[in-house]
Amino acid sequence: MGADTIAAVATPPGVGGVGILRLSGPGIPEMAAEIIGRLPEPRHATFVRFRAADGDFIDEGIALFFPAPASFTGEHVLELQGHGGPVVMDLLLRRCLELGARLARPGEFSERAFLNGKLDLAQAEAIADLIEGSTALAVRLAGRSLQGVFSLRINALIARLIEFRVYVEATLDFPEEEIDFLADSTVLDDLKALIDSTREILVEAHHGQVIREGLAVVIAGSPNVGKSSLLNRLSGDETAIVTDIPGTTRDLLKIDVQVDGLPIRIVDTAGMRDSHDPVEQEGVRRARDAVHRADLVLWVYDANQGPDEATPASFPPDVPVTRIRNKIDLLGEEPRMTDLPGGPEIALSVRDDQGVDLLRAHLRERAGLTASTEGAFLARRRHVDALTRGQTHLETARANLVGTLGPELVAEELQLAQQAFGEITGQFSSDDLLGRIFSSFCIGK
Ligand SMILES: Nc1nc2c(c(=O)[nH]1)N(C=O)[C@@H](CNc1ccc(C(=O)N[C@@H](CCC(=O)O)C(=O)O)cc1)CN2
Ligand SMILES: Nc1nc2c(ncn2[C@@H]2O[C@H](COP(=O)(O)OP(=O)(O)OP(=O)(O)O)[C@@H](O)[C@H]2O)c(=O)[nH]1
Ligand SMILES: [Mg+2]
Repeated sequence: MGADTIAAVATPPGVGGVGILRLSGPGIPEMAAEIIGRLPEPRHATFVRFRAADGDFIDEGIALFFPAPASFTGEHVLELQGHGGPVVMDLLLRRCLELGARLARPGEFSERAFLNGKLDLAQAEAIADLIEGSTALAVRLAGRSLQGVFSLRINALIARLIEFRVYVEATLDFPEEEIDFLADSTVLDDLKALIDSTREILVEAHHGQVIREGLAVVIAGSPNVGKSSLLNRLSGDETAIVTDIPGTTRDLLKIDVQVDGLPIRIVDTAGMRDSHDPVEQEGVRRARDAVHRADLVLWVYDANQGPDEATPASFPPDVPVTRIRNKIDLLGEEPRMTDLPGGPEIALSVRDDQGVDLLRAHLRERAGLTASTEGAFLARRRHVDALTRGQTHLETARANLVGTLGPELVAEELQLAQQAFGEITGQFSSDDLLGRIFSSFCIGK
């Protein structure tokens, strides 16, 4: 890293008013001397001519030089801002390659910024999320992450964890004081507080992930209860086939909708029942599979028939279930939302569009959107996974602390927890992980 100078067109491909070619690396002063005739004054937009090897005019434009280390990447950065034609940009790029620059890999500018300590990993990811954000809310929260809101929370958590580890490790070094350590109730309190803080960040990170990726909502239930009708109602389109024949839907039907800026991926599934038809059996198998991957299951039942509690009881315990009491028009009931022991229930009529607004509000709430988004940040599944792993290690540490296993195992779990949290900001990261993250960025970023 750092030895070679990389180049890429930073503006999108195609025709535009202005196109920017960006370079980063130590070869910039020599390259600038060749193309522009001199190195522009640092951080001053300078009007210049870009010239070919034989002195021919390629384009005129603005040159911008950021000397190392005060640049985006921490290395020398030079921008050649020319006219945004694909051929012009290509000529400029070729000129740089001719002078020894190398074509940048996707995300390589950001990767260098990370490796030079200009950004941590979560911030670098936030840049990509800012660029690719599909809603105004996602972009706003990506901006918060870019400014370090999420990283600060993680770093504060790690700092507390380190403090706690120092204490635990000290008792390892002075085993004769072990008894005191275990008897010390503030140790347990400290660890519990740490676990609570992790849980809080985890909940917020999960909200951030939902805003980035959308809430995965799976509509499930017995045949003919109105699942496909509900999908059509939420999408405002006749996407799914609706008939009064039970067993109409067999494939999973996935559509993306937005509810007040919240992206939601809705999956309609085959009605769950025992069947001898192999096609229907496969449909039911896929429906169960989808339920396992859901952020929220809408368990639909026919108000006329009452709920069949056995099926939702067989769902994974960590998947939240909201019961939908559909077809209340047949009983003349009013739409309402109730909190039942098994989870919330919404009574509605898809056919008459009564109470569907209650469901929309409920979806927003599940995504954390009714809470103020003040202080919220965007996050990725990777972050949520790391927090969950760290949380598990802290829980195991606590179990060992309460048990009789002694501080060695506690210390080890704490170290693993720290490692998991550190993966978020890139304090601990493998080349493999970095490669995966940065290669998904666009070229020139
Ligand atoms: N023309 C242009 N616009 C752009 C970028 C760019 O590279 N070029 N960016 C590229 O993503 C973004 C801006 N990001 C940047 C981040 C840091 C620095 C920079 O020079 N940092 C120095 C100095 C900081 C300061 O003066 O406060 C540093 O961190 O030391 C520049 C751009 C969006 N707009
Ligand atoms: N009265 C009344 N009928 C409804 C309502 N919602 C759906 N239906 C009817 O119920 C029948 C079944 O609807 P679907 O949406 O196909 O039901 P499903 O749950 O997708 O059925 P499968 O795909 O077979 O599992 C259709 O005749 C719908 O018109 C409602 O709110 N009230
Ligand atoms: Mg259906």
